[in-house]
Amino acid sequence: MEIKIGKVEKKLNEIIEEEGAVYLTLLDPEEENIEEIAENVKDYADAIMVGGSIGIVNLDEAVKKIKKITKLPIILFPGNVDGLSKYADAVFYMSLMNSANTYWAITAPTLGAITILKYNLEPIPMAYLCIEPAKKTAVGYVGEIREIPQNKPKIAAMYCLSAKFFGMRWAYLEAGSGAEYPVNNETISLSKKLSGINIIVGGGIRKPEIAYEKVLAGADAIVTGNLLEENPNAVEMMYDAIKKAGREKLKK
Ligand SMILES: CC(C)=CCC/C(C)=C/CC/C(C)=C/CC/C(C)=C/COP(=O)(O)OP(=O)(O)O
Ligand SMILES: O=P(O)(O)OC[C@@H](O)CO
Ligand SMILES: [Mg+2]
Repeated sequence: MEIKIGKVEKKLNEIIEEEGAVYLTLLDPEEENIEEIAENVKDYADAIMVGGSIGIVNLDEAVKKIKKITKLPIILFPGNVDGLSKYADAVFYMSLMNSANTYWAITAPTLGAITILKYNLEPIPMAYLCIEPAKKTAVGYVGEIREIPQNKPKIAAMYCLSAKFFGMRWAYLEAGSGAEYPVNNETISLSKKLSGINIIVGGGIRKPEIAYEKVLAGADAIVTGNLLEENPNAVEMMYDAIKKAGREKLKK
């Protein structure tokens, strides 16, 4: 069977090729003012991720609300098998490769596979790697992680290479939502260099200059979540920094 890359992933790849980096904004389906946040990000994000680690209810409603506001692709970012909605466009089909529990590494995605097929969601194959300080965040607790240390960039990079050998086209270096500090530049650049797959970086990115240096280090995508809940106006500055770094990276 031929493996086809779907519409959403193709679009992200085109943006990476033309602009050097994509900006993904994460919306928590539990957020009360989800419409307001969607309204704020719609002119800047390249796609909207929807997901949460704990307590997913009314996911369908949340996705429908966002769909009414924008035509941007909605990519599900499931914290478990209940993180799927037929109203979204795509799903990060993810394995938490550095979980100590096989449930998060393979069972949860396997249990979700048939639903993804039935809902006609585009699966985007992704390694989800939880890096220090993710242990102190919700995903670290729920996902029972064996935390990847930041002072050993080679470990994260090896996971990215492994992901590539497994056929995954994306790896997400996650410091955890609300992380005290983001994934360091060395980890990002070595992961990109060794694997060559698309590298997403998120968790604890609150300043445009930080997003800028992560893109120059090798990130193909930057995710912000909490920032948009705390400071909706930050999205424009984030966008500018990510795209500026993207253009500079393309010139190199
Ligand atoms: C592919 C399918 C169907 C399932 C995969 C399920 C896996 C592997 C989940 C990994 C473990 C996990 C709990 C991931 C959560 C990722 C996520 C949606 C994070 C969003 O951030 P929150 O942790 O909710 O942030 P806040 O604490 O800021 O709300
Ligand atoms: O909320 P923040 O810290 O931006 O993190 C976003 C994302 O990496 C969480 O999965
Ligand atoms: Mg959440």
